[in-house]
Amino acid sequence: MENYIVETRNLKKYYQQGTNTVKALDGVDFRVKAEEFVAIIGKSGSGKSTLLHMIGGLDVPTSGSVIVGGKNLAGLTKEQLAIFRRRKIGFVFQSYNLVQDLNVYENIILPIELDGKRVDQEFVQEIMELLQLEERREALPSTLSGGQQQRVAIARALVSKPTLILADEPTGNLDTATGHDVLGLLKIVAKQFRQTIVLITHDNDIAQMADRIVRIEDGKIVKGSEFYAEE
Ligand SMILES: Nc1ncnc2c1ncn2[C@@H]1O[C@H](COP(=O)(O)OP(=O)(O)OP(=O)(O)O)[C@@H](O)[C@H]1O
Repeated sequence: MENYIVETRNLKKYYQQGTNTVKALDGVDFRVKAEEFVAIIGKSGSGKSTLLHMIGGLDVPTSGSVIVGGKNLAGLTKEQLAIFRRRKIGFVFQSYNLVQDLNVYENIILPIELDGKRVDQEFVQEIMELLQLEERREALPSTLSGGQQQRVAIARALVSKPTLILADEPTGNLDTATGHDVLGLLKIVAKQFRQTIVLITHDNDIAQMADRIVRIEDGKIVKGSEFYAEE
């Protein structure tokens, strides 16, 4: 049987808005193989962020299951879920969410320090070099360009050596050329460390950088899910 790093089964997420039920996800069977780079595309409000949040254990489904790295997230307590997120998932969002009074290096190692773990200096060095941040090691976020700030956010997401990187519009605040550069670097780093990427984008060119594109419409996958249908 194929080993999937992510597997959702008949995943549903409904939101109640007054008397209206919003079906943000309406029966999603989504599978991602280890080391794959999958782009999720679709119109605003189609359910992309909701799907990513379910996979990352940031929110709970109405029904159906989410299995990440062989673990059914429904079986985890709140504390176990927090540890799962911290150790297994690297989140990258559109906003960089850097701590303004910490420098580049300090921002990158922050998750390790918060987890009370020893910093693998050699690994941090390697990530910083790959993401071309070495020269800005001591710089504060406010002195960096958008692309540099997002590269710091990516380095921070990678520092705990997550198996899965979940990125929600990571290039949304960047100009096209910078967005491509940043994504190109993310792709190289993920290959190097054998990580899996699930990325949401509105940008078709960015989506083309992925191994596979999945389109979501009205809470359902309409293209891409058939990819593994025969397995
Ligand atoms: N907390 C919530 N409460 C109520 N409705 C919500 C909530 N979160 C999302 N929704 C609704 O669920 C649907 C899917 O939202 P979602 O954010 O997943 O879409 P999206 O494809 O990521 O959109 P965008 O590209 O604009 O970020 C939308 O109709 C949205 O209004």
